[in-house]
Amino acid sequence: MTVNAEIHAGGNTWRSLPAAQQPDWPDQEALRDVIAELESYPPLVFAGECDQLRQRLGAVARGEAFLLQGGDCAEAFDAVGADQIRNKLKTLLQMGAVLTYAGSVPVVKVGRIAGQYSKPRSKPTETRDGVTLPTYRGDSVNGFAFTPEARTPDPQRLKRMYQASASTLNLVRAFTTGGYADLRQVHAWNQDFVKSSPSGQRYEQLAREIDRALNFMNACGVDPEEFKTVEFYASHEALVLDYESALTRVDSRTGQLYDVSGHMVWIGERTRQLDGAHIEFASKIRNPIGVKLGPTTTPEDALTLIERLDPEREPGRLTFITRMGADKVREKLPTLVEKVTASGAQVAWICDPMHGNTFEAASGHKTRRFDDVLDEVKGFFEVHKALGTHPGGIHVELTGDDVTECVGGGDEIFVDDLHQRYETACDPRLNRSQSLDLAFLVAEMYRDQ
Ligand SMILES: O=C[C@H](O)[C@H](O)COP(=O)(O)O
Ligand SMILES: C=C(OP(=O)(O)O)C(=O)O
Repeated sequence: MTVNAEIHAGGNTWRSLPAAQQPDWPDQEALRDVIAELESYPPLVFAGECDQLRQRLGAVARGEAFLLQGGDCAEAFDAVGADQIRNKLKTLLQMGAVLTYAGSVPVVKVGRIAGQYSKPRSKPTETRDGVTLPTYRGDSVNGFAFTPEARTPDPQRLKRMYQASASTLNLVRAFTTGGYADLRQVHAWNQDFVKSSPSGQRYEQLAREIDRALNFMNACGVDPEEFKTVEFYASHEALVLDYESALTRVDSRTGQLYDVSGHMVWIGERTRQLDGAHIEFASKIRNPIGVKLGPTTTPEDALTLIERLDPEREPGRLTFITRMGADKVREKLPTLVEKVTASGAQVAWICDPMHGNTFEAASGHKTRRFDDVLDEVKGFFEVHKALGTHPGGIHVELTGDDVTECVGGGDEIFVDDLHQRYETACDPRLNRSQSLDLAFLVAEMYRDQ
């Protein structure tokens, strides 16, 4: 990778276009200094890894694999600890094992991790007891505490985002390649609170079956290297464009631009304007790109996005992450899938059953019902079954911790429980046991498909 003027010619074309949801940085000179420093930092990922993920997502688009994308709504700087990272990874590994074994499908594992520090918000300000301050936009921008000091956007935080991403990615790489993710550890991933939950017990049964299969293979003299490590990728929303473009580099192998802040980046529902800066930025980089599609998306929008982001119609380049809401998915999704399929494009279709199903409980907590999450996934599978297309995966907000943020699930969380461990800085996440519940149910849907 090289840093040179060419990068900023190619990677900065977004600057002349309207960019939604950008922080109101009070000190532009400080921002420029930070950008210059970020531009000198080493890449967090290697362009070849992004290419490999694009190939894996190509298999998803062709109907040969399933994408599991999940992690925090918003990562936090003070949660970059071994336990939190391991718990999140453990959850994704357990879900991956369930989907691979019970769904009999190769699973591409991608975390919302090591870069998910920026949040688009519905309102620019928040008012409490007559005091109005800028809204919290993620740790990359401002602090969560409701004080003028914390809420003032500070560009120095972008450097902390880089450092937090680097530490997280380092540990994720160590866990996934250093023995922890070895398939012989399937039981070890279940050794804590989740073990006693209904989904934990179901998982234990599945882990025993995997063990038996491994012992059988071992007895036959087969001990594949592939079982000892896990291919795991990092993704986040490419929201704060000053950060993303400062981490965009020319790949010395190919001369093409890659955003080396993560393997895959996605553009959110609030920033996917066809003539906006985010789509322009994404069109210039070679990473696999996701775009969130909410219920107002028209088939024309989807086709224009394909034209802009995947003009070569390359399977794996573009992933549509649909987030319609359980009540709308059966009505809104079919036309989109139909028209896109008819155009000849081979995108990967992924279901985000979280963002269309948020509501405020009487206690004031933002929450989601597990049953709505499940119903949106069901609707997603029904639509693809009816059209003969491939339900390519799920995109979920989850944590490895025992939180009480979403209601329902086998180890049921009630509305009255929400206050007990409500720890998210933004949107409610599935806890570990709810995540496992979902994986088992999705595996069943996949098998039935
Ligand atoms: O995660 C998604 C968005 O950032 C979030 O839903 C916005 O939440 P808000 O409506 O509280 O701003
Ligand atoms: C903001 C998000 O989602 P959406 O863009 O779909 O609202 C998100 O996934 O964090």
